Amino acid sequence: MEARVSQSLQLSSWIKSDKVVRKPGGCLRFSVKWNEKLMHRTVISCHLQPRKANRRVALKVSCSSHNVQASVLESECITASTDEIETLKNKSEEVEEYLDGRCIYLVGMMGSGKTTVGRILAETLGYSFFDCDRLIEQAVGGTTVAEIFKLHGESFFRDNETEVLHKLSAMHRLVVSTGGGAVVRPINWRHMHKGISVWLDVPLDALAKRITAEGTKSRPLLHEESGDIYDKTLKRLTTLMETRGANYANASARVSLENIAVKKGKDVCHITPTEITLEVLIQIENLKKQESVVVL
Ligand SMILES: Nc1ncnc2c1ncn2[C@@H]1O[C@H](COP(=O)(O)OP(=O)(O)OP(=O)(O)O)[C@@H](O)[C@H]1O
Ligand SMILES: O=C(O)C1=C[C@@H](O)[C@@H](O)[C@H](O)C1
Repeated sequence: MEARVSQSLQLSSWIKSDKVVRKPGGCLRFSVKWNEKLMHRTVISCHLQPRKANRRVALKVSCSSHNVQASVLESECITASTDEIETLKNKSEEVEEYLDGRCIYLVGMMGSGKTTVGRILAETLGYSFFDCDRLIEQAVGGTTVAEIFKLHGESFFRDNETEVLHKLSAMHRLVVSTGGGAVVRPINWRHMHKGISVWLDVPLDALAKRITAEGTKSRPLLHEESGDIYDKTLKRLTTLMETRGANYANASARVSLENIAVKKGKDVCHITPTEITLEVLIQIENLKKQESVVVL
């Protein structure tokens, strides 16, 4: 069974060409040609729609595709001020040369915002966005992560996760949202270190609040717990963090929400995805500075 599902991971031949078109009015559209045999094609459009009255814009990141199960279709709308968008764009230009097309892997605990931040980051850099969990679900025939754990077990899921990361690591100009446990296997780091990895470090109580608000059903490592959902989630996250903290610290850079909160004089729970995305770019810029000091 494992071999059969692994064979269905045709990721190496996914992207035959990658065309990015910047449209007037801030609309960014790029098309990715998939494996020709599977006749898959994905078109991702990112719209910056100005709302002049309150100087906020809807940063709409939507994905659509043909012949792909509905479960992999996603769309999200995030608002940011025009100043924030400008700052993001400027910072992304400053790190563009340093990045040199390398992929960015976002790592962090479940619910840490890898998908939310990843989409904004990809749009800002003109990169494509991929979510590992969604790719695994797609490869295993459109079933959910929770179902994969239930039907095949965690190690089967982990093998497919490694396979997905291996294939993605051969590509360029991607922002990848990794699964919360991808950091545990050393082989996954060999793949991720081909690009730049960024750890989104979110205090566990803030994570537990987010996850409790969303529900834990889709998260197989959490939903076996019963009782008060916030307390149980926090307890489970604490145990996971004890075993994984050192693994997350393998990332090339760390974005600490506690540090952003101190810098902004805000509560951790009020730091926006746009602010976190900017901090990701700042931390990448710091890597560039550190490397230039070493060269001197
Ligand atoms: N800065 C933020 N402030 C508040 N809520 C947030 C923030 N970023 C993300 N969220 C919310 O937290 C939840 C988890 O976010 P997201 O799916 O991006 O995390 P993730 O790291 O990709 O999770 P997983 O690894 O489980 O897929 C979502 O409901 C999202 O809307
Ligand atoms: O933290 C984890 O181990 C996981 C996180 C999710 O992203 C999924 O990859 C899966 O539920 C396992």
